[in-house]
Amino acid sequence: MAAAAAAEVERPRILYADAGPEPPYPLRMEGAVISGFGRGSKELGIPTANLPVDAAATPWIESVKSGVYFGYASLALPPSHPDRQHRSPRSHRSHPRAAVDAPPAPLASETSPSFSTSSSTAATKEAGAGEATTAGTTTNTKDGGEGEETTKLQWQIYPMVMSIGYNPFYKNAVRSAEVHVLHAFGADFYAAPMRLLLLGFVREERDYASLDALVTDINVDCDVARRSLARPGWTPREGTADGTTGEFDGAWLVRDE
Ligand SMILES: Cc1cc2nc3c(=O)[nH]c(=O)nc-3n(C[C@H](O)[C@H](O)[C@H](O)COP(=O)(O)O)c2cc1C
Ligand SMILES: Nc1ncnc2c1ncn2[C@@H]1O[C@H](COP(=O)(O)OP(=O)(O)O)[C@@H](O)[C@H]1O
Repeated sequence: MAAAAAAEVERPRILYADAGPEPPYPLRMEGAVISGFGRGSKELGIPTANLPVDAAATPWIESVKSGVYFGYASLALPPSHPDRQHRSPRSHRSHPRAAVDAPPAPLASETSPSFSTSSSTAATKEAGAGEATTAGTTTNTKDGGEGEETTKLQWQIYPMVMSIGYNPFYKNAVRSAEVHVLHAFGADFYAAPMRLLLLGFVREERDYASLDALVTDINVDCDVARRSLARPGWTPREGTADGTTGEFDGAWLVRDE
């Protein structure tokens, strides 16, 4: 067991060339966050936000191999969420490149009129009466001053690592897509609209002799994702929630719609 654990932590920590993602990546997926299997992964320090595995919405998911992937998650958190960033709508027109000391990320979306996507509709349905009309949206005037009010999604980009598959350790009968966002959130975000850009494959899913071995391997996956995504060619121009910007085109993550 000790030898197996040591072998796991010796895995390469940076994957792919520095230049950026290579075909067939990026792969896109979006939807509203749903509940998983309720195994208490939070207690393990590895909560995973699930999206439905739906071939109609995500045609590539049926043929993609099961395993661990890394990339970015974009979340439209409700205004009440503690990690929702609040900024002036006028303050985020430019996207400085590779500015290590840049201020927190710009607002991603300014003009989306409402929950118009299927994922947003699902989010609204799941959010319950109190949250339904506000989850992931904010109200602002069009020019940041007085005038007509609009409701919009505000997207925040985070690095992520995810599993697509049957979780052989648990022998699931159903294929799941589970995202561990590389950020310490102050609250859950069930029902929030989430977009995923998968940028690379990390490893195949495995069975393990113990829960500890599974957790050790997932922590290595997190390290691999963090380090691989930290390069400028892998960091979105649009900026991550911690304010880092790079050269990768992440426009889809924050587009209006
Ligand atoms: C990055 C990552 C890698 C994972 N790798 C495996 C794996 O190799 N084998 C496995 O059985 N489950 C793997 N899982 C899935 C976990 O077992 C799963 O998150 C756990 O069953 C909790 O599920 P729940 O949050 O839906 O309850 C992985 C999860 C993540 C986030
Ligand atoms: N860093 C994070 N990454 C993913 N989900 C998180 C994170 N922090 C909090 N969460 C919340 O935790 C939920 C998942 O919790 P978890 O214990 O894995 O239960 P389940 O998989 O049964 O829904 C997510 O849907 C999300 O709302």
